[in-house]
Amino acid sequence: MALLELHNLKKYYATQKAVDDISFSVEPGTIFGLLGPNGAGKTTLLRMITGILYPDSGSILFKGEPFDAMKDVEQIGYMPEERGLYKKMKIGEHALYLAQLKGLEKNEALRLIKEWFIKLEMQSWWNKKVEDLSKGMSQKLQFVTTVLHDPKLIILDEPFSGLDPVNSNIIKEEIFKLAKRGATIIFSTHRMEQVEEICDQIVLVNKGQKILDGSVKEVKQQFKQNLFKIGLDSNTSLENSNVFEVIKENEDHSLIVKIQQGYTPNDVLLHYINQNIPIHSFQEILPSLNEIFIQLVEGTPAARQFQHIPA
Ligand SMILES: Nc1ncnc2c1ncn2[C@@H]1O[C@H](COP(=O)(O)OP(=O)(O)OP(=O)(O)O)[C@@H](O)[C@H]1O
Repeated sequence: MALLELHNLKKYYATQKAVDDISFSVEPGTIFGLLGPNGAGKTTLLRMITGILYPDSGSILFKGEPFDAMKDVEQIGYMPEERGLYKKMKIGEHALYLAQLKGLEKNEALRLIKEWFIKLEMQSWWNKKVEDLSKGMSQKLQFVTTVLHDPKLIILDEPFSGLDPVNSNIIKEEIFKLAKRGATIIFSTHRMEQVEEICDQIVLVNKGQKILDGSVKEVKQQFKQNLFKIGLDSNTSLENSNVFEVIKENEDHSLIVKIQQGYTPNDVLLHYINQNIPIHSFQEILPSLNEIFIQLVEGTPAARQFQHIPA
């Protein structure tokens, strides 16, 4: 049974269709990526899933039952993109305050906070004030306060924003560990490359509508273009054949080829083997989520936001 099901959710702000008839479900134990450009409707969706906003129409089921914010909220940890911390409070006190709001008893909360502070190398911050934290430090504090009560569903809105590569990796590892221990994680971002590394399942939204969903693997397979990278000797002459078209010749003498309709990778290999040309490597090139997204919304402002030249 899905942990979370969204059925035909709609949310308008005046005439702005922020979420326009979106449905999807999230299976337990998955790391689920909610993707889309700025203004796509991700935060509005998350606010409905966490009970901060009511949908104008549609329904949300949590563990198969209609979602009840008052009852279910203890099983949810939500890290919003914006900072939701009290600036004048000390870090340790703040973490304790939020943990108790989530229903943890004081001694248990203190024990867990200490454990997490050690794990994330935050022990020395206990008596610092929130206002003295950098953006990345407060992001770490928000992460700890989100996961401390061991929620079943963890919702992270742009969790890596403001974090340097070392801290991003620390948080990423913790996300993997939480999922391994059985938590379900919804991870919202406009940074597609992060999702490829982290998520099992994705939903892509644009202008309030779902434009794609599935596992990262399925989605990439669906959009693949029969491109392969072949590593050859430096003195191999370049040629097309009826089996493939050479799309690009790289400086390292590898080729990017597109296999023609009706042929298979084995036909490409046979082409070289029959001519006694050594092959050093042979690898399928799958599109990145960024490229898939651009393909889907080509020509729109959202596509331009993601346009880049693949390496
Ligand atoms: N309180 C509001 N009043 C009016 N319009 C809003 C409000 N909040 C969001 N919107 C609009 O709804 C749409 C969806 O916004 P939302 O914040 O959900 O997008 P998002 O995908 O989270 O974007 P980002 O990646 O920039 O955070 C946008 O067009 C936004 O301008």
